[in-house]
Amino acid sequence: MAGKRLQAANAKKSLFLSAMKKTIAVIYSLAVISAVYACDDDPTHIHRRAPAIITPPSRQLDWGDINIIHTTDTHGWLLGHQKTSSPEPNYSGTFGDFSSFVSHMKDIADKKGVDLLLVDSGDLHDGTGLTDGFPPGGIDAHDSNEFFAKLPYDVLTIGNHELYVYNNTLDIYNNFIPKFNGRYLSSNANITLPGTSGTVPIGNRWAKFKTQKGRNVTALGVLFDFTGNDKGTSVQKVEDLVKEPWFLEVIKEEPALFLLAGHMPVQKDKWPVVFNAIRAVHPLTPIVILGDAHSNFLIIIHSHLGSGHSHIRDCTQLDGRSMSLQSGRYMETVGWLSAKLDDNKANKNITFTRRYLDPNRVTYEYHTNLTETDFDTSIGKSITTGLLALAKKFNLDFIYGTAPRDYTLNQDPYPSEGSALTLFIEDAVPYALALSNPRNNTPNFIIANSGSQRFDVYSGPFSKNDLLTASPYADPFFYIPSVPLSQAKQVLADLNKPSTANDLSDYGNGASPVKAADSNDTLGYVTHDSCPGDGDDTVHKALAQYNLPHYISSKPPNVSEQTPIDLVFINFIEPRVIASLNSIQKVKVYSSADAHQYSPVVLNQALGYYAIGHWNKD
Ligand SMILES: O=c1ccn([C@@H]2O[C@H](COP(=O)(O)O)[C@@H](O)[C@H]2O)c(=O)[nH]1
Repeated sequence: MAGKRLQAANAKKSLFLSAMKKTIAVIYSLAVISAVYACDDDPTHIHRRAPAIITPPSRQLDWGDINIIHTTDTHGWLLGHQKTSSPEPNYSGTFGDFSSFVSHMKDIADKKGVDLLLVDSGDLHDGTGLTDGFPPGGIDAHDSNEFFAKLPYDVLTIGNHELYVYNNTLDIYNNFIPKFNGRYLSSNANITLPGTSGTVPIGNRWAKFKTQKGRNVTALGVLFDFTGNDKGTSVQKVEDLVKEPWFLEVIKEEPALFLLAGHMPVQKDKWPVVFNAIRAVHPLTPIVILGDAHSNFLIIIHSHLGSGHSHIRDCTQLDGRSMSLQSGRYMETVGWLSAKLDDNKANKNITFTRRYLDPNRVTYEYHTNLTETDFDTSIGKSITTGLLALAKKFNLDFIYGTAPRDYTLNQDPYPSEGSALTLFIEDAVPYALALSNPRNNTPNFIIANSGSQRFDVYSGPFSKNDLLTASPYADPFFYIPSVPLSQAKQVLADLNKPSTANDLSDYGNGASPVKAADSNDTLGYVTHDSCPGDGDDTVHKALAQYNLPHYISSKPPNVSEQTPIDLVFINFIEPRVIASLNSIQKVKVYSSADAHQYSPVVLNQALGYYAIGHWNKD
């Protein structure tokens, strides 16, 4: 299915771009739309627009014997969040700034005589123009990964977004993983290499290494039971992984620390399976788990392709000698974990701390005790200028129109005028799919998975980067003709039905509680996790959060319930749509053969066409 998607997307991408170029009259410069930009005449000179109000951290970090800086779900946000609407400036640090921060923190660790490790839990693909804005024939995240690889990561692991498209997996196998000298871990994810029939681990199954201070670490990289992976890749179930003879052999020897990096939420998932397997052999050895925050939906998704957008800050402890941390998403959080180790002789609690840092220069300078004049390292600056050059090469400042207001995924209810999902499915998609479409005379009902949209749209110039940030997937639209409108509507209802006891969506209950906070606080994350004390590094007032349905639809056409219409959907959700159609009626057994391509327009073009048509007026 991914092959079908990729082919359709590539064939139409150049057509789309040339149409765009003819239509757009006004091109803004990066300086107009971005808080960080390079000089036109000197691309190595970084400019920053007057900084927005950024609240500094509330207190110093607690250091231990072993300390960890953690990133996860970066999804291409390597130039940080550059919009000025609150809370975006909280996350405005670039990956170059982050690199300078890491380098200074390593110096501090050296001076303190302690260890500092840098760990990433995966999902580097899909999410901004830097990953998805590549020209036809390119590979998602190939160029942005070059910058990621400039940081001194001690351990990295694979995410599900590295497995949706085989060519992306092959690219990281060939070009990214070799840069990490055996520290990119995929304990339960394999690839079949071209021209071969067997499978091999994508990265290393495990790593055993000594820290700067001579501590032995055994590291694993575990992916949740993901089943949406492309052909040519495979994921072993976590329960089976821990029975593998190699796994049992690797965990036999006792290290100073087990470091379990993984793309799996720290709560309500399979970490206890791995944890218990290790505890059965080593009842007292410290175990650190560094996870990512997929919602329950995503675990269900692969039978129920709903929204997976719940990458949040979280922490739990499976026992007193272990801590599990998940450090948000989209470079909105840098995680910090520290542990004061003991001799592992008695079952006493280890002193762990965790902190969720807002990744911006104020935070970075605060914790390194540096200022604007001495913070930047030369490698940090070169990463930022390199990323800006990549943005320019990918033409990410290309403007489709001017968005009249903010549209958010979670801060406005769905449906509503301010909902990014409403904008997408009720306005943008119907408009874009109707462009020169021979099916225009037949009414349609369009269904999409809400997880297909990944970020807010902010008022002001709407650039190619903004388009790909909101809607990165190049999935085509398919349709099944002659479905009675009543059945099409039932399909939507059926898809949104809670599918298992784990499905905790309470969509329809309105906004989840917003914690009352000091009215002087800036907006941002307000975290409630299961670890002791307060985790947020900077105090904020919480943003409103509305629950979303898994699936969303266009407005039904104004025809009778029995009128045959075109049931249009994103190809990515075809198996679910067909299964649902077959469950709600018995007249016909539908199969993939009944679904046809509806339009040359693909998912990540819809908002662009809409902006040209509606937001490009004087
Ligand atoms: O081609 C695709 C691939 C994925 N999706 C949706 O994206 C999210 C992924 O969630 P994460 O938590 O970021 O892993 C999920 O909802 C998929 O359904 C897609 O729509 N199209």
